Amino acid sequence: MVTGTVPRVSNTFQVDLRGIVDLLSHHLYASPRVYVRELLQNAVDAITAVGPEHSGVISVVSSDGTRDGTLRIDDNGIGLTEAQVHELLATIGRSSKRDELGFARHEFLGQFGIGLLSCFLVADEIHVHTRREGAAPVLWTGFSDGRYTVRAGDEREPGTTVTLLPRRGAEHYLTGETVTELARTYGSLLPFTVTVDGRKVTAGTVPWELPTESRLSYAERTLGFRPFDVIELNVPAAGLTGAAFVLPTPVNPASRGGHRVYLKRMLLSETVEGLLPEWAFFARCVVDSTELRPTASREALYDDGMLAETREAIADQLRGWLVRLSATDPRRLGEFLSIHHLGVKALALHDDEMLRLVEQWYPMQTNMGEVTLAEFRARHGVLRYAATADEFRQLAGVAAAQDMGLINGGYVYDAELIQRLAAIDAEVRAERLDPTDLTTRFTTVDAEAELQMRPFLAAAQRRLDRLGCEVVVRAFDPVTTPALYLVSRAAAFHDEFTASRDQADDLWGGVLDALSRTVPTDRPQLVLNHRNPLVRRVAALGDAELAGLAVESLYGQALLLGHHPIRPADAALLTTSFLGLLDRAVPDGGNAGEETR
Ligand SMILES: Nc1ncnc2c1ncn2[C@@H]1O[C@H](COP(=O)(O)OP(=O)(O)OP(=O)(O)O)[C@@H](O)[C@H]1O
Repeated sequence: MVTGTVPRVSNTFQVDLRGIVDLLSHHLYASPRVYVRELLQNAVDAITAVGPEHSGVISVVSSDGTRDGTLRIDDNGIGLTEAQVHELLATIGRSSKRDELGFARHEFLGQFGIGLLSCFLVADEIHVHTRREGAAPVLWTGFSDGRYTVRAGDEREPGTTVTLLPRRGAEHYLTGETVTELARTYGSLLPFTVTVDGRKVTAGTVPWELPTESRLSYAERTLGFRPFDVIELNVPAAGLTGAAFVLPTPVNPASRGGHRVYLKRMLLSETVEGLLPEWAFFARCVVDSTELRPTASREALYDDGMLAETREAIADQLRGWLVRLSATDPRRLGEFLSIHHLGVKALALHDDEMLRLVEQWYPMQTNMGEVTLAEFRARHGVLRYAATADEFRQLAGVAAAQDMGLINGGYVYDAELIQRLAAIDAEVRAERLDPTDLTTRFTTVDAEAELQMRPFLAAAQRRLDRLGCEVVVRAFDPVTTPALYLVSRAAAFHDEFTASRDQADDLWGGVLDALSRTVPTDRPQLVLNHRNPLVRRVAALGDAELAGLAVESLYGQALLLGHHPIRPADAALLTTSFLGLLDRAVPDGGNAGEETR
C-alpha cells in the first residue's frame, strides 16, 4: 500500500530579523532607550564571567566623543573566541548565560539571548570587536537586514568593544547628553566603574548604605520628597537589600506609587508595582535583589512565588518598624499616625498587632476630647460609640452632660476597628449607642408633674403629628438644652422608606406599600427637657396658640442642633413658627410708635 509521496524532511525555522526588530521596538521594549541598558548588561556579565577578583572597567564613548556619529562601549571582560562569536552572536535566542538545562545562570543579568538585538532600534550596523585570553581577536559585523560577517580583528587586550553605527533618525540616542543620562539611570549602582566620555556615572555605593543625611538628600533628589523616616529592608531569601522611604505627607491610598527596583544592581524600573502590600502606600522603596526575576522586557517583576514571599517579608519589616517606634518614640509614632492613619487603620482591620497599635496610640474623636481607645477604656470601661458622624453630633453633648463617654465611630474604619477589637479580645466591651437608647437613660418626670402636663403634651403632639414626630417629656442634663430630636436606626430607615414611597410611581409604590408592613414604625422623638426652665414655662402657658408656636420652634431648633436633614415641611414650619413668635413678641404698630416717642 502506498502511504504518501512526499519525502519526510527536517527543517529549522527561518527568522526574519526585521520582524524581530519590529517586535522588540514596538511591543517588547517601551522605548529604544533600553539599548544602553542591554549594552551595559552584556559588559557587566562579561566582567563577571572573568571571576570575582577581576576589577571591571566599562567605558562608553558617545557620538560627541567619537565625532563620527558612532557610539562605542569597551569592557575588559571575558571576550569571545571566533567559535563563540559564530555560535552566540549569530543565533537569536542563544545565550552563554544559561546552564546545561537551559536555566538562567544565577550570576548573570542576561538570559534570553536577544538583548544585543535591541541595538538595532537605534543602529543599522553593530560591530563587535572581541578577544578571549589566549585566543585571536575577532571582528563580527551585524546588519539590521539580518546579514553578518566575521573576520580577524586588530590586536587588542582581552575584552570586547561594541560599536554602533546610527540608524537614520536615531542619532540623538547616541549623543553625550542622552547616553550619560541613560547610563546613570540604569547603571549608577553597578559594582564596577562605568564612564561616559571619561566621566564616571557610577555612584560607588548603594543609597541605603549612605549616612542618614545623604540618604535623605538622595530621596529628595530621586524620589522628590524628604522622607519622614527611612526603614532598612533586608530579605535574604530574595537576596534583597534596600530601604523604604516613608512619605512625609498623606497620600491617596488608591494612588499607585511605584518602587525603584534594581536587579543585581542594574535598574529594572522606577515604577515597579507589586513589591509592597496595598496597605503600605505610605512608603516608596528603593531595593536591589539578586533573586527576583524580571519579565522579558526587563521593565517589571515576574509575578511568582518569590515575589509574593518578598512582599510578605517587606510587609513584616514595615510592621516591625511601627511596633518599634511605639516602644521607643511614641511621639514620633503619633506624628506618623496623624499623617498616614488611613493606611494603618486599613491594615489594622486584618492585622491584630496593628490593631493593638491603633488602640494604644491613635487618638479618636470623642465627646471628651481626642483620646486613644486604650485611654477611653480605662476611663469609661465600655467602648461606647456612635456609628456615624451625624449620630455622634446628635448625641455627643447630651451624653457628655451625663458623664457618658462617646466615641465618634463615623471616621473611615473607626467603628469597624472598635467592633474588631471587641471581637478579638473578650475583655473589651463595645456598644453602639443608638440615639433612642439615650431616652431610656433620661429620668422620667414624676407622676404629678406629668399629669399636669398632659393637656399641653396632647396639644403639642397634635401640632407635630403631621411631621411624624412623637413628643415626650423627660428630665436630663444639660439643663440648658430645652429639647432633643432623636432618631433611632429603625426610625431613620422608616424615614428613608417613606421618602422613596412618596416619589415612587404606582407600580413601585404598591410594592413599597406591601413592604412597609414589615418596616418598624417607631417614630423620631422630640424629647422636651423638664429640667429646662423655658420648657416648664411653655408647658404652663394658658395660651394654647402660643404654646403650639413654642413647641414648633423647639422642634425646629432641635433639628438644627442635631444637624438633621430639613425637609420642605420642616423648613415651612421653622418659618411660620419663627414669624408667629416674632409677631407675638413685637407689639403692634400703633403701640410701637407711641413707645419710641
Ligand atoms: N560585551 C560582551 N562580551 C562578551 N560576550 C558578549 C558581549 N556581548 C554579548 N556577548 C555574548 O553574546 C550573547 C548574546 O548577547 P545578548 O545580549 O543578545 O543576550 P544575553 O545577554 O545572553 O541575554 P539577554 O537577552 O537577556 O540580554 C551573550 O550571551 C554573550 O555570550
